[in-house]
Amino acid sequence: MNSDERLLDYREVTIANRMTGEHIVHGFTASLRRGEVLGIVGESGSGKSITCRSILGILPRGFDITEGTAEVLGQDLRNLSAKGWLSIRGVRVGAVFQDPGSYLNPSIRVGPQIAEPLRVRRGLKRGEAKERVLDLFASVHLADPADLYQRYSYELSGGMLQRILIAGALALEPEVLIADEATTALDVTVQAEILDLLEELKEKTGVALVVVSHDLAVVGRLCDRILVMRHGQIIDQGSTRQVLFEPAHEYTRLLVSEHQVYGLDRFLAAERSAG
Ligand SMILES: Nc1ncnc2c1ncn2[C@@H]1O[C@H](COP(=O)(O)OP(=O)(O)OP(=O)(O)O)[C@@H](O)[C@H]1O
Repeated sequence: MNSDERLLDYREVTIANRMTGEHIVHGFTASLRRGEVLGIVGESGSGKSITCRSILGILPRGFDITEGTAEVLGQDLRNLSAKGWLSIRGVRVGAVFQDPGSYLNPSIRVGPQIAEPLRVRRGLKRGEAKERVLDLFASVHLADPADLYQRYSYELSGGMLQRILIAGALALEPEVLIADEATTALDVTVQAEILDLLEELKEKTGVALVVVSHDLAVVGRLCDRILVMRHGQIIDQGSTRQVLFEPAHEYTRLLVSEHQVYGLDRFLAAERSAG
């Protein structure tokens, strides 16, 4: 694959609730190239998560892409078979969400849960999968991977759980990682650590990121480009610098000024002094 190739390519996409006829997302045009970090920001209900869910083929019941073209890794999502989705979701496109604890089964130790896809999808033997998980835990800077492997999710902090889920999302070496409000439930220090981790993993593995947040400071910290969504549409977009420091749209200016009240600068000191 060449570096110019679009990993995601959405053109004029409408996502509708077929039961009500409501257009949840409309006219959505965006792409993601190898190594890129794309931010999607907007208030609650603006359509960020539904857009991400369409990329993963996990739209709510009755929701569908009804207009436009939507391609992921060269595959047309509107005509993708169940088998096609199995080769993309969780394999070539990974994801982490808010509330990491809810994605792990509390009655099974965390290590084997992360090892399972390596056994099922990659055919690794139990011992090999465990070794790989211990390496993955180390790569997301979890101390004492062997001890952690045996723990249950309820014994661990939110930050540790999110590191574990990031390790799990990267286990099959996806080309794209979607982080949908992945730091929202964490306190600000842990948020910053997870953002640093995502940046480091991007540099190390080359994974392209889609970072979704209602928080401009989070997307500003990580992203090359930002899309601003409102009422299901992209209303503003540009480089991170443009969107944060020279916002074109009145609504973006409002978002920036609101965020300044509670600390747009908290992850951005370096960015601003560099400018
Ligand atoms: N499971 C669902 N069933 C019905 N409607 C839904 C469902 N999920 C989302 N919606 C609708 O889609 C719209 C967009 O929701 P979406 O979750 O994409 O917003 P968002 O920008 O990610 O906001 P938030 O940050 O609150 O998740 C919502 O206003 C809601 O009306």
